[in-house]
Amino acid sequence: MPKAGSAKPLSRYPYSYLPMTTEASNRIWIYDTTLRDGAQREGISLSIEDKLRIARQLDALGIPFIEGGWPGANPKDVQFFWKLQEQPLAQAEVVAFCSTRRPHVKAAEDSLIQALLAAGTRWVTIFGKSWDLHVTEGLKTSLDENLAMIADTIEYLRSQGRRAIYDAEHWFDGYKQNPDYALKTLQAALRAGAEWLVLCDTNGGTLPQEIAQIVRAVAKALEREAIGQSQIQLGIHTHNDADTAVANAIAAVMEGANMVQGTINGYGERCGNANLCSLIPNLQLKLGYCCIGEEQMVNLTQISRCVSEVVNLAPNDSAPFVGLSAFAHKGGIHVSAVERNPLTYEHIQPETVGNTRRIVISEQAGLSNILVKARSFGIDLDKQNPACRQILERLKVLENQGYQFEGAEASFELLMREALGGRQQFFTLKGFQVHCDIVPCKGESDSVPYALATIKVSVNGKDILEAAEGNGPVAALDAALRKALIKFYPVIAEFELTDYKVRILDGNTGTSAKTRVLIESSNGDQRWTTVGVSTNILEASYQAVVEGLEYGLMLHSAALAPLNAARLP
Ligand SMILES: CC(=O)SCCNC(=O)CCNC(=O)[C@H](O)C(C)(C)COP(=O)(O)OP(=O)(O)OC[C@H]1O[C@@H](n2cnc3c(N)ncnc32)[C@H](O)[C@@H]1OP(=O)(O)O
Ligand SMILES: CC(=O)C(=O)O
Repeated sequence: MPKAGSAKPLSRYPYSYLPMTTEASNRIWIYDTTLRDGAQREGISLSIEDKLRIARQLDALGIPFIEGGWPGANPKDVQFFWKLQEQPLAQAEVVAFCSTRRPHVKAAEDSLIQALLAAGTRWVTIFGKSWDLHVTEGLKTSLDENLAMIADTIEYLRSQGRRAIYDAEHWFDGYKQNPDYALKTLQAALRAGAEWLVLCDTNGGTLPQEIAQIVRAVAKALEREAIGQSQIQLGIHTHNDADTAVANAIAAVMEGANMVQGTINGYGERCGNANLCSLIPNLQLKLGYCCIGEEQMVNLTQISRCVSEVVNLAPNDSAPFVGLSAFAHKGGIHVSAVERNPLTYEHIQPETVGNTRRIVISEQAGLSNILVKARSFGIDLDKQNPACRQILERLKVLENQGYQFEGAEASFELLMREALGGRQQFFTLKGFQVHCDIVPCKGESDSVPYALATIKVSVNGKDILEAAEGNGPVAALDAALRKALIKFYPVIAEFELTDYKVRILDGNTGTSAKTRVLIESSNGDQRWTTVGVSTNILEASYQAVVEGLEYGLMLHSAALAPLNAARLP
């Protein structure tokens, strides 16, 4: 077992990462269980193709053990292992998972154990009961029979040429209730030939100091077993019910555990498992353990997002290390300091894990936010330019009225260009009307919404009047405006309204409440978001639709060519 971590030097973080050493004693074996425990999260259902895609991503990340599923539990998990036999992974060991044999059944005759063998993996993980309560209440068997189930299962799998990892389910709760019995279960697994004893906080309620204390006690208690054995290897498997899964896993590693089980993005049953996207960089960058190749760490953010795409769950923007907001700076004080030295408000360099720094625009902004945004829009602006403060003040006034530019950067860019005199006027609104009807469907309880919009705009001094229908007022208005403009700007045909979000801002004022509309548009290559606010939802939608079209036209024309504010009036 690696030495307990109390001797680790204090990290000089954030000034330098603790150097990662690749000595064997510093190696942490990462064991990913996204495809098994991760798939136990409510809302996740993976096809075989999904599982294969995730497995290949994990393989590319350099994860050494990938738990692929429980063969025999469902047909998909069986086929997944067979598919991988046809096209093996590049470096990872794929592991098949199963329980111990059932009570009073020979391991060789247990159908689940047979399915486990049929998966054809070199490594298998067996979970067994550590807590006496689970033996008597869950398995409804005797404490001795449970010890025999653990030992027989592992011995049988070893006899079939498999290498075994033993997951001690409910280890921490079991140890607290009956340490002597709990230790006997580990001894049974070890003597039967398990190469790793993984201590599981199955119910996820243990806190870090208890984890540390118990892992230390286990290591000491098993010292005697080590005589004649090369090394006893402990692992840790934590759940996040107390929101301490990552801290608990780190505590166990600091006490000498050298295998960490977890999942990408922390997916897992109930509140999830230890999040490998946090654990890996914490262990490697801050504590100097070696988990994956240094060159692979930069893929972490992309893999986190790819996995969330495959499992069809929105990525968690505030996820540490890999979330969209993990290095997003909003407060003016933060942005000003980060611009001078990123160490002031960043615990690691975002690029180390493949993430990026972002500067957010809002009423919490200062001049520094404006300057950084201007730079990202290709506008050369400096703090001395009076327009800079005017833009900031206008931003704060509009946000106070209900606008939100954080999620509508295209509208903010238009605002900035207008303040600098560089906003192109593509058309002028002369007026619009929208007429809505609800048409009952003959013989059916449903009715069909219908809307007709008429709009008058002026383009290059020429008035255009157009009308269009839609299944709602915003769709009709958008269609009428496009119809009026398309002769002048044919590129509009490529623009699409891809998302429409409405938020009532002061709900307690009833129907006179203000409405904020965010519209996402696309030209097939790029996406941009614009905002409108009004007490009239149509007016708010119109503002957002118009700015969406205007921004698209600006992208298309040369209007976005670098703008030098110094040369503007
Ligand atoms: C902590 C964990 O995450 S462990 C993994 C949990 N994951 C899953 O359960 C997902 C996959 N599970 C399944 O598909 C099914 O539950 C199966 C195929 C495993 C079993 O299905 P069934 O035979 O219908 O049993 P059921 O699910 O109702 O109950 C579980 C059985 O496993 C037994 N069992 C539980 N743990 C163990 C163990 N470590 N060793 C042996 N048997 C066990 C239970 O006592 C119960 O036995 P019983 O049917 O004789 O009462
Ligand atoms: C084995 C496992 O998944 C657990 O105990 O949580």
